[in-house]
Amino acid sequence: MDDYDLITRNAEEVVTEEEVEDLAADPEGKRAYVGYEPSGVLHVGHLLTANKLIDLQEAGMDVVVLLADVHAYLNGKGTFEEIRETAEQMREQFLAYGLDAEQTEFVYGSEYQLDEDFVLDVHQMELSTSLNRAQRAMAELQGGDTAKVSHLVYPLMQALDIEYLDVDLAVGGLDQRKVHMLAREELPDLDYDVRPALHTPIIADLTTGEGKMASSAGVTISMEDSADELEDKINSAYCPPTADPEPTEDGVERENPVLELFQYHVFPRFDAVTVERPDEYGGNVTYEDYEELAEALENGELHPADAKGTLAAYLDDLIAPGRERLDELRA
Ligand SMILES: N[C@@H](Cc1ccc(O)cc1)C(=O)O
Repeated sequence: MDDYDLITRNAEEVVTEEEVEDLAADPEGKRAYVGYEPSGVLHVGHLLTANKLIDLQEAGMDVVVLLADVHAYLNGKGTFEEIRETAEQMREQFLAYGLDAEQTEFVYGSEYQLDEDFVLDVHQMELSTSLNRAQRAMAELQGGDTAKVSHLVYPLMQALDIEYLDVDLAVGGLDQRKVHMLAREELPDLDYDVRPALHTPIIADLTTGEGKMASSAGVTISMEDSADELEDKINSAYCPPTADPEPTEDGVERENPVLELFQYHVFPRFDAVTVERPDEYGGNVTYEDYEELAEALENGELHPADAKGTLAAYLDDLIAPGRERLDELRA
């Protein structure tokens, strides 16, 4: 795989391809970042962007993880002290999950976002950004309650992070795209450069295949799950024998979340996936890549129940080090 393919694999959107091609021509030492509102325990959404960061490290890039304590505060996630405590736990889980300690810089937002130059830049951006524009940028990130003034400041600060962290690439889930678009529009007004962005997909709801797997509602997978819990959750997942399920009767799009988890979580981290089956059910079988596995499910060679059992076991492998670290921290 060449560097461009590695940098962009599994990305749902690349903004712009040309800019990322330039970056991929010489990725060594270039900086990429993801920001996270500290929330204690990592879940599947964090791990998906972390997988992308691991790809970028493999391509030679340096990675900045922003522990966005001020953003979490603006989004009503608790007192500043509470937020900072959960941020420390997150750092530990990311390292246990497989981010390279040498190539990862963890930065708290509060280390620079309260400095005069940053605050004045925020205010300058407030002057040039309409209320409507800021609100649209925030719409997908905020819980749906009435927007507060803090929710309008939030995306402006996120846009400025790209400049202040001096990164060459912004990474986030697809829900960050509006903020990244705002950054592309607004940063030049402050004489700052536009930087490219990569957006990872959002996994569908585990039990229905509809909408998004959310950390707040429905079933999610997190660093806290025991092997048994993982097995239960995956066993009850929606998994028709196709990568492209029919929409519901009401016309709601559906995905196959079991296949999505194989594609975005398992295959990026393992060279191959082995399904263990008794001989009477066809014996063990190894898939070298996601497409091979998806095809086997589609044509009936792989039963959804076997796919699920295998998925749960691989996810458990991925989660176990972070789960142990959490246990140690809490002991
Ligand atoms: N908006 C991100 C968090 C974030 C904050 C600041 C940033 O610079 C980047 C990301 C989220 O929804 O979790």
